[in-house]
Amino acid sequence: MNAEEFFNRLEEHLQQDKPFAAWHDPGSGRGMTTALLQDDASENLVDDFNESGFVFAPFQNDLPTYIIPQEKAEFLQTEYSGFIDHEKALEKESPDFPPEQFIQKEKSAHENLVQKGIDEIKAGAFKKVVLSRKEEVETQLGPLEIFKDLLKKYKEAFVYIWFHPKTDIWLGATPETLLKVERNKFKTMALAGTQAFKGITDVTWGKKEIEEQKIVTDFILENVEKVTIGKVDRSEAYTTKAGNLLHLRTDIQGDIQPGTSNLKELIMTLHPTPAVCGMPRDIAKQFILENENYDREFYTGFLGELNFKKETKRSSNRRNQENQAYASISSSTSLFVNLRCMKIEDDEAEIFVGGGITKDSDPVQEFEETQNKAQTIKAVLVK
Ligand SMILES: C=C(O[C@@H]1C=C(C(=O)O)C=C[C@H]1O)C(=O)O
Repeated sequence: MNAEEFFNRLEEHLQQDKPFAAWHDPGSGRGMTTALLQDDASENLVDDFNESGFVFAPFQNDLPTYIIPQEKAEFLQTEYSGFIDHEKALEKESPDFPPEQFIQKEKSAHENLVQKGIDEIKAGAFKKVVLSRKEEVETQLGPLEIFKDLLKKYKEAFVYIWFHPKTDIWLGATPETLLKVERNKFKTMALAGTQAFKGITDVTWGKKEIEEQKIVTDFILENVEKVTIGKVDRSEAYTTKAGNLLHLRTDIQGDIQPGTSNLKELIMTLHPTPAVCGMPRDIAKQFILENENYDREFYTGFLGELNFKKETKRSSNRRNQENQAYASISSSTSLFVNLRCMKIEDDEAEIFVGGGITKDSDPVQEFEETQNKAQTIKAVLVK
């Protein structure tokens, strides 16, 4: 399908108030932008993670996870190739907002929150907590225009738009995989620690960032054991680029025990990781819910393809079946953490940003980190 037709179909669906998701996964190797357009406006929720479709889960895993079921939706794909050079795009459009007095208010509120987190860590309540805030930005752009811009600018990220009448419109460009499962192989990553990208990726990391990322790696390694078989492999921690930022990342992979109930267990084991919540998980989560002073909703939740069925066609090279094509159906799961994201209501975008706090955090630097993260998203909101 050509790109114009594809985006027109999404626009039409949005006008009709019907749920849809569209996404581009750079790791899929398909180079395509995919969409699922639900046939009606019904609400479908995930029950046992046996379902197939595109899921959208909140930060709090006791709240409902939405799904656009594959069997109730139309599947569209386009080869959208409007990619342009990322750095140039960011240079060209560096919007200077919001106004100074707004920043001051946000700044002191966030710094106070971070200081409270540090005090609790020093008092021994927990080791790490991820604290976040929400910023409101006006935009004249339509959601699909924003989606196209995200696709152009963030070719290394999982870029998506999600709409459901119950959740409103969400968009994002996330660098973080929660979980990929194909047959009995799983892959995940520990992503944490942030610094601004200044032209080179060969950078050094401070003690605070090394420690905060190691907390995530250790948590994943200790907990996935319950649902995996054999040895779990891990890479060394390395620097990875995400838009105008650099992060520390460790890749983790292994084999999952056969049986679908293990998929649910693995997802629930991982979500939320200390990359977006904290360590120990429950105490950190409680602190977040009591102190952040706003509702994260789907920010730091997860989203993506669940048991997604794909048809792969292969030509047979057997002589007697020369002109036949074999079609086989495979199913895989590819979930991402909902970061660098926004929620759109009319002409207002709410941007969600946070960072990991440890005993060595500095509130002023932590606020700057959230500003840098917000910039990734703001860059597409104004023309
Ligand atoms: C919480 C966010 O990002 C997470 C926190 C990071 C950090 O604290 O350095 C880095 C990557 C993500 O795991 C966010 O982008 O809002």
